[in-house]
Amino acid sequence: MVLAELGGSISRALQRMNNAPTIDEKVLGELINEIARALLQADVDFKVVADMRSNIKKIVNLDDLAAGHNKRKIIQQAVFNELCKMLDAGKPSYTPKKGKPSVTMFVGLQGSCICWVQCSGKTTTCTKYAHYYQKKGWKPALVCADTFRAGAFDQLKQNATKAKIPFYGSYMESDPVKIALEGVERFKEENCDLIIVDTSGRHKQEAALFEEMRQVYEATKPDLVIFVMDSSIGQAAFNQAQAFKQSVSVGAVIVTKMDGHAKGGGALSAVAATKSPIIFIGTGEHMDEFEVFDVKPFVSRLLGMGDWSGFMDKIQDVVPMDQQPELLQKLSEGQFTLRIMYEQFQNLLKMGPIGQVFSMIPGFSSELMPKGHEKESQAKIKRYMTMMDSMTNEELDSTNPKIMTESRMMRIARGAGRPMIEVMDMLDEYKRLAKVWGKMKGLKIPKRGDMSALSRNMNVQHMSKVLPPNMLKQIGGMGGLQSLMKQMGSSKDMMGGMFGGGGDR
Ligand SMILES: Nc1nc2c(ncn2[C@@H]2O[C@H](COP(=O)(O)OP(=O)(O)OP(=O)(O)O)[C@@H](O)[C@H]2O)c(=O)[nH]1
Repeated sequence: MVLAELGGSISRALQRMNNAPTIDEKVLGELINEIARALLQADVDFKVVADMRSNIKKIVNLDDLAAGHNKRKIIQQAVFNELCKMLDAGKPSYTPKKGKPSVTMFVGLQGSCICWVQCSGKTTTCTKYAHYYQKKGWKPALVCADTFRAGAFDQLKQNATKAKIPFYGSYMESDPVKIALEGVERFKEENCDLIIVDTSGRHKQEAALFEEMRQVYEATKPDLVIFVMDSSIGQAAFNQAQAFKQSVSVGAVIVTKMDGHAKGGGALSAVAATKSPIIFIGTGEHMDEFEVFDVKPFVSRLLGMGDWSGFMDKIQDVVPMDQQPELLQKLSEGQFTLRIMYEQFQNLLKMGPIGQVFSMIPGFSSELMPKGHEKESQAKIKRYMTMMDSMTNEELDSTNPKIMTESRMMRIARGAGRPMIEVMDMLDEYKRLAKVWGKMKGLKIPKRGDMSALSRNMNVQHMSKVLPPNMLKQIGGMGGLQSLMKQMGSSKDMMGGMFGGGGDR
C-alpha cells in the first residue's frame, strides 16, 4: 500500500477522535497535532503543514457549530479536503487521444554529480506508461533516444519486448536528436498513436543535459513532456518540478517508487505546490505496478476508505464482456458456485498486484493487507485454483454443499498434490464467499448489456448486505457507505463498472 505509514497514522488519529466521548478544542487540537506530525515525518514541507493546521481550525470552529451538528463528520471531511488540496496539482492540459498520433517525451533530471545520481525509474516508467495505454486499446511505440547511459537501449528493448511493444533505437548512432526523429517518423508511418521518446536522464554537466533535451524537443515537437522523478527525494522535488515547469509548456509529472519510500508524501505535495500535474505514480518494479494519480480516490485509499471507482475500473479491465450477463444471472439466483469462484480468482489475478486491488476495496486497509501478505495471498489463490482444477464439472457447478464428501476431498487433494487440510481451507473460503455473494439474490437483472439499470437497483441496502460486516463497520456503517457511494457520484455506474457495463471513468 502506498504511503501506508502516513495513511495509517492519520486514519488512527481520526479513529481516536471518533472514539472520544465529546469533541472539544482539546480533542481537535490533539487530532491536528497528530496529523501534522505524520505529515512532517513524510517530509511534507513545514509551511504546507502549518497552512493545513490553520485551515482546519478555521473550517472547524467548534464555537460556531450549533449543537446537533455532526462535529466528527465535519472534522473528517475537513481533513479529507485539506489532504486533497495539498496533493492536487490540477489536471494536465493534454491527454492522448486513441487513433490520433501523438508524441510523448520522457525526461528526468538526475543532476550532474554522479555520486548522488538516483535511478528515477524513467526507462522502466516509459514502458509502464506504454503498457497502460496498450491495455486500453492504444497502439504505443517506444523510441530510445538515451545515447548517454550505456545499456539504456538494451534495457528499453528488454522491457518493450516483454510488453510486446514496438521499439526503435540504435547501437551505432550517438546523436539522440537523429534517433528520436527517425523513430518518431517511422512509428507515425506505422500508424502508432502513442509514440514515447525516452531521453537521457544523466549527463556530465546539467547544462549539456538541458541543451540535449531542448534539441530533442525542438526536433520531435512532442504533444506532452513527462518529467519522471523518484519519490525518495521528498520535498526536494519542489525545485526540480519548478525548473521543469518553467522549461516546458505542456508538461506532466510521474512520481516513481511510491512503494518504497516514506518521503513519498513530501514529493507528491512538493510537486503539487508547483502546479505541475501528477498523472501517474510508480508503485513497484512490476509492469502493472503503475497507477493513475487521481487525488480524491488516492486520499480515500490513504485513509483506508477504499476507492470503488478504481476497483470497478480494474474489474472492467479484466471481467470479459461475455462473462457478465451469465455471471449476473447466476448471482441473482443466489448461485455462487465453485466455478464462479474459480473464474473470479482468474480475473483477480489478471488485475495486477493483489495489494493494489485490495487497497481499493473499502475496509481492506493496509493493515489488513501488509506488503508481505500480497505475495502470500496471490500464492494461496493459485493453490486454490490448482485444487479446483482437480474437481469434476458436477463438483464445480453444484450449489449443494453435501456433494463434497470426504472421499471426493481426498481425491481432489491427491490430484492437486496438496494436503487435505488445504482443500478444507479452500472449501471454507468458498462457503464464506458464497454467503457474501448469496446476499445478491433477488437482484433485478437488466437486459443484456444495460448495466446502468442494475446500479439503479443496487442501492445502499443491497450494498450493505453484500459487504462483510467488518468491512461495513470499517467504512462507518450505513452512513459511511452512503457517503462513499455519493463520492462515486451518479456518473460512476458502480455495479455496471463491476461487470464491465456502462459508467464512465
Ligand atoms: N520499487 C520500485 N522500483 C522501481 C519503480 N520504477 C522503477 N523502479 C526500478 O528502479 C530501477 C531503475 O529504473 P530505470 O528505469 O533503470 O531507471 P533509469 O533508467 O536509471 O533512469 P534514467 O537513467 O533516468 O533513464 C530499476 O530496477 C526499476 O525496476 C517503482 O515504482 N518502484
